[in-house]
Amino acid sequence: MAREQLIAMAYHWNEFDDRAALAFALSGKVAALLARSVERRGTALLAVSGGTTPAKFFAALSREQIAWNKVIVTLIDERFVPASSPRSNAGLVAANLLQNAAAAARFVPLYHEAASIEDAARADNEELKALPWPLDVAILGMGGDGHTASFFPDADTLPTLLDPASPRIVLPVHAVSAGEPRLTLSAARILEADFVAVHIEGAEKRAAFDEAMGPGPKKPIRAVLDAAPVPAEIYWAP
Ligand SMILES: O=C(O)[C@H](O)[C@@H](O)[C@H](O)[C@H](O)COP(=O)(O)O
Repeated sequence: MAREQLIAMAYHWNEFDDRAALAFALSGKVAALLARSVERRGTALLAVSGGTTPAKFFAALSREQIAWNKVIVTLIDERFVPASSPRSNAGLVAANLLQNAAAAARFVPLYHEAASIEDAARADNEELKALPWPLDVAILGMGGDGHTASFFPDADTLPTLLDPASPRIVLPVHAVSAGEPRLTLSAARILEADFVAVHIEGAEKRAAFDEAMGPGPKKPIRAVLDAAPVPAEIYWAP
């Protein structure tokens, strides 16, 4: 199979005229998948990313009429800050997703007050074991450096974070480019998801994605997409 075809197997591209149209489409898709899982197994497990991109999508998803009281929401990753911090992904999710109909969902945060990020990750690992794995839906973002989740190119344990055979649920991350230490789901748990979407917006992110898919050094987003058992769905708007 030609390299282009092999690369093409790694993802499916979904392009929208504008960010509102993307939010409408992605929220409808995610709501349908969550509703299907609730019908099949009585619950649904969703993991979302933070950052600045997801707010419109979160707002649209919060208004979807599904059995949110059967849905568990957690994070793909989190900065080592309390929910009160403006840097907190839990705070972003509380303010934008856990509103309207989605306010009935159960939210499981990643941040724990702990002496170290390693202690917090260990506490997470124990607490999150009780969730109904595997993920039904994983919503990833991507940074301009090609990171996704908290798999930063300069993370000191990047191979461990990306190990598709990892038994870990949550791992600690130290990366200078990340700012504060991070807590992240392992790539292994993300790649088990029934549906993996990468939500990116704007020309710069598209260029960064195309570069990451190119012949250059393999960036974390490429490592994740290449390891995905099912092609990930890329959602992009200008
Ligand atoms: O904690 C985070 O920041 C996210 O989980 C991270 O992986 C994010 O998806 C990218 O950094 C893109 O962030 P923007 O949406 O702000 O560009």
